[in-house]
Amino acid sequence: MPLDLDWVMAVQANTSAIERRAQTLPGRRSVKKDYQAAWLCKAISLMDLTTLSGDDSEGRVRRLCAKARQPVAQPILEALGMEGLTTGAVCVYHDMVATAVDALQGTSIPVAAVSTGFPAGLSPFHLRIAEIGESVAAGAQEIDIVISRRHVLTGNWQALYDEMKEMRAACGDAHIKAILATGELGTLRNVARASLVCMMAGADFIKTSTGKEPINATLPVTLTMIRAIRDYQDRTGIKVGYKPAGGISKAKDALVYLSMIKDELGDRWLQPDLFRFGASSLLGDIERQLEHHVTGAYSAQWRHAIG
Ligand SMILES: O=C[C@H](O)COP(=O)(O)O
Repeated sequence: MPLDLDWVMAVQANTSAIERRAQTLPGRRSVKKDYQAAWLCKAISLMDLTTLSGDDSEGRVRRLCAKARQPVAQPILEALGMEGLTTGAVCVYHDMVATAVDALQGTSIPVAAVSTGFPAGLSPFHLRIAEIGESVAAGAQEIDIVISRRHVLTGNWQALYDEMKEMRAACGDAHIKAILATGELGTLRNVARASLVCMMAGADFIKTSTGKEPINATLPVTLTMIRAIRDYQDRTGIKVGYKPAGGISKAKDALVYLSMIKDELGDRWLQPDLFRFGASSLLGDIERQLEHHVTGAYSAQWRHAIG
């Protein structure tokens, strides 16, 4: 849709109310204990399993893809009735896309590539656009772009819209996630406005962070962005996805995020085409929790069986 500056400028964010609400969330009994294992398996299916390090190698990416294909030990999956569970995607730098595509052959797990000069997004614009095309040509089905934060900080919404629109076009059929780097945007009002402008310009997802900022995914930012997504859908009928990324490493945190999504956006957003976790270490903690859940259940049966 065209840039609607009146709508953008009318957007406010009640920071204190958002922060008060966010403080109540971790303490809520988000998910009944009995269902936690099911929700943790849901979290795995919604995860962009990520490695974004300067020392990434083909071997590391192949090991990551093996985990994406088999995120939890087979006996645990069988005990949970979750055979065939995989992650939502694998997320890597451009140079690792071909390796990931090869390692995921025979699965439906897409490869996401961070792009456009990730994480700073300050390389020459024509090269940022070219990088998108290179990653799509290498087999990436999802492109995680970074926006120019200065356009938000200076209120240059037309420039942000134009850049996002051109990146959207360069993706072709690939899905585009707009990384706002919210930790560098100053205020929640800027986060809300940048979210809206990127959605107007065609973003399929809006994503909190690169994971490289000092502050990455937070609950107040999440509330701000998912409410922008809800408002956008209410006014346009268009559903945009949400990806919190950076610093989400504990299973209990994933459950809080999922309950927020359920409360604020509804079950439709609990699907991989509308929600993803961007995470490199979250899977490890979820796997430990699931192993404990299954082992604990067995030991209860064993105790019962032997009287
Ligand atoms: O989605 C991309 C992020 O870099 C993942 O951040 P993390 O390593 O803190 O999980």
